Amino acid sequence: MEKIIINGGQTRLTGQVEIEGAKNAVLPLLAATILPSEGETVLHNVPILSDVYTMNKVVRHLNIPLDFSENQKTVTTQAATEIAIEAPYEYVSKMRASIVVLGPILARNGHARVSMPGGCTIGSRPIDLHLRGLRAMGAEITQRGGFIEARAEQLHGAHFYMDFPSVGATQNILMAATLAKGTSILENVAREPEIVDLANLLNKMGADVKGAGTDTIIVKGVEKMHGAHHSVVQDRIEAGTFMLAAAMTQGNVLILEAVREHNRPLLSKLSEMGADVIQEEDGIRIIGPKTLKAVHVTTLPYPGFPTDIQAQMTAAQSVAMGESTMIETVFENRFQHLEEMRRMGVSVDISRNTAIIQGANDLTGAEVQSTDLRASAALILLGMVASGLTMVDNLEHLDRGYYHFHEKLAALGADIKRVKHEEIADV
Ligand SMILES: CC(=O)N[C@H]1[C@@H](OP(=O)(O)OP(=O)(O)OC[C@H]2O[C@@H](n3ccc(=O)[nH]c3=O)[C@H](O)[C@@H]2O)O[C@H](CO)[C@@H](O)[C@@H]1O
Ligand SMILES: C=C(OP(=O)(O)O)C(=O)O
Repeated sequence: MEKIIINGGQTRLTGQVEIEGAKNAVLPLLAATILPSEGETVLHNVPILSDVYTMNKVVRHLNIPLDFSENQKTVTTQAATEIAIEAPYEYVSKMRASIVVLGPILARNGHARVSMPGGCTIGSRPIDLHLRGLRAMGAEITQRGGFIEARAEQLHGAHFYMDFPSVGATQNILMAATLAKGTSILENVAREPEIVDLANLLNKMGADVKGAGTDTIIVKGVEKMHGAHHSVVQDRIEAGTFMLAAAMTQGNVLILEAVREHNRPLLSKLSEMGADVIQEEDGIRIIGPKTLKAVHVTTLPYPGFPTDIQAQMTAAQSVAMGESTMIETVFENRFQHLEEMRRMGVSVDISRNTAIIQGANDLTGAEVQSTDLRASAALILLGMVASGLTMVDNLEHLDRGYYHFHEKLAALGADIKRVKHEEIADV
């Protein structure tokens, strides 16, 4: 067991930082490797994250040979003629995103058995939209013994309107539609860059997908798909986390190859808070002001403000002068980090999905627990500004989505280290 220890209060981040491939893109891309019936698929720019190892296990469990070269940051899979039908509880319970194998297994095999993912700390996270989309394509779905069992001799194209633009449901239904007979028209779908990345890989594999990135995707089913090469899109959430870190610490950091289009709402809020946002040839530079200004933020599906940057933004709001608000509209239980931040002196009133934060400049370090992935990053950001020592526990959450987070912050000038619990007395 390890903790991250930050000696905060004086941190001023400077330099440049490289961003990994996106966790939320690579997981569905790995699920897409189930679809080809011939050839090799090579994914480049794969982030080294615990979630990637879990998804690799799911893919291997389906009898698809998979090699992860951490040095090269590539995953290579060989199309299998016969794949297994089951994604077991052991893996799906660890990582909700593994539910996106349901559509591809069903499309390839006509039969899939996937453990139900259950809820998680940020909300209940049902999968009704995934199942409704697959049913619209002719799947018969039953739920028994903690498993979802789906059958369809041959999926057919469907016209499906999604009540809410769910990211995972869009990915599941889109992948199933690639091998369905006929055309599918999917309306009110998610528009995230990770959806576009998935559609790009599917088209390289021989699928016929149009409209990804808009609210309507049209898929003409094809008979079979083949392997392809693809580089994972940059992680806009990791990029956004470093942008906020720079803004909060009066820093001057170049976020290499950051894509303005993918982070428009965050960049707009950073400007409103008084940070300089400068587009340079090789990335986006963020220069933090002496004092951040308070802002009002509401999370929304893309292209709105991402819920995955909500926690990190509340860390910035906690040190911004004046009263800020955060309204979380995507997940019903995503404010647990604020309870931990109170331990560092943050003044916040929470009522249902709204947090009202009074910014302060006298926060102090404390021992805190990360309650989920983005909470862990948010607590570390706040720890760099709060004076004294902050110790962040439960790092398994951080490792799901950030590669070498503390090393990258240390290289930018943060006084931060990761230590084993038994070494803490020596710090
Ligand atoms: C691996 C991955 O890419 N994870 C991201 C993905 O999660 P995920 O794909 O799980 O998120 P969704 O877009 O599906 O969920 C958004 C909202 O829709 C609800 N919902 C979803 C599906 C469904 O069938 N029924 C239903 O009601 C959820 O409970 C939630 O309130 O998008 C989220 C929203 O941007 C991000 O926070 C996650 O980081
Ligand atoms: C909530 C997140 O991920 P997941 O959907 O994998 O839990 C996230 O990336 O912030």
